[in-house]
Amino acid sequence: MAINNSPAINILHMGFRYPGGSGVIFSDLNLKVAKGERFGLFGPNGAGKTTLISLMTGLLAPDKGQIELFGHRIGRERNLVNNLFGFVPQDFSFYQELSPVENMEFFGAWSGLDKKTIRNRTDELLQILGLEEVRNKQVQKFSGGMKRRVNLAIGVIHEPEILFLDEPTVGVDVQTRHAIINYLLELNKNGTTLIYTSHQLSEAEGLCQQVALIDDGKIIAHNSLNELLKDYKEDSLEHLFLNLTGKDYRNDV
Ligand SMILES: Nc1ncnc2c1ncn2[C@@H]1O[C@H](COP(=O)(O)OP(=O)(O)OP(=O)(O)O)[C@@H](O)[C@H]1O
Repeated sequence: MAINNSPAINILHMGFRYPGGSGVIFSDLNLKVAKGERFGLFGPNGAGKTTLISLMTGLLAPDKGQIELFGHRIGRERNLVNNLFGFVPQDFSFYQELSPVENMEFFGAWSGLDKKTIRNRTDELLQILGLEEVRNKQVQKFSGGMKRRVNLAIGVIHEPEILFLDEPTVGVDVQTRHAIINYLLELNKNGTTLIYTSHQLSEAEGLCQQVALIDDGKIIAHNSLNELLKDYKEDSLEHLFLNLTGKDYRNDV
């Protein structure tokens, strides 16, 4: 069994730079996320959030140190780790010319699910995420909010133990935001660990118990949201964010 009592994520002395990139992104990063947490990673543009999620999901490989999911080392134990996590990326990751059902069939099979499980999960998820009526329509004709919900359905089809979400509600209306956040809270109630990043800080306050702020590749604060607000005498995540990361624009390339 791949699940055990190890942390959902354990990053140890991790270093990374993009090949040919202008500088080091991470030099000695350590981070632990417990199983069942709702963890939010926040920081200004270019701070390294997407890069860190790409490292945690094995899309990028660290230059030094290691990253473990439930005690299994990413890279070394790829086959064990692959089905443990789901990923909802910032950019849409489905086939636009296919319908939601066809996309779910494709990604479900890719995760190793049998046809009956794919059918059941598809029915369940399309119903929960309000896509039942359009289940057989081409996704490319969908609105941005509908596409976000398809992106989420695909990321959870295999019922992952841990779900990575890179700005899952960008550009959606209030109804879709509520549907997505409520669904994520429900998933977490049933045991799924959530790793979430967003610039929607008021939304994040309702979702995340644990918060890390990252700037210039360094974790500058990490604790429960309540403790951080108390420690820094701030009344919102947005004020805490400005307090710790300043008010300057970030234009790094
Ligand atoms: N493929 C790449 N090659 C070289 N450098 C990159 C690449 N992708 C990102 N970077 C650089 O790495 C740094 C971190 O970028 P990253 O996208 O991880 O930040 P982010 O916190 O997710 O930002 P945003 O909030 O804008 O999405 C930036 O300086 C960026 O320019």
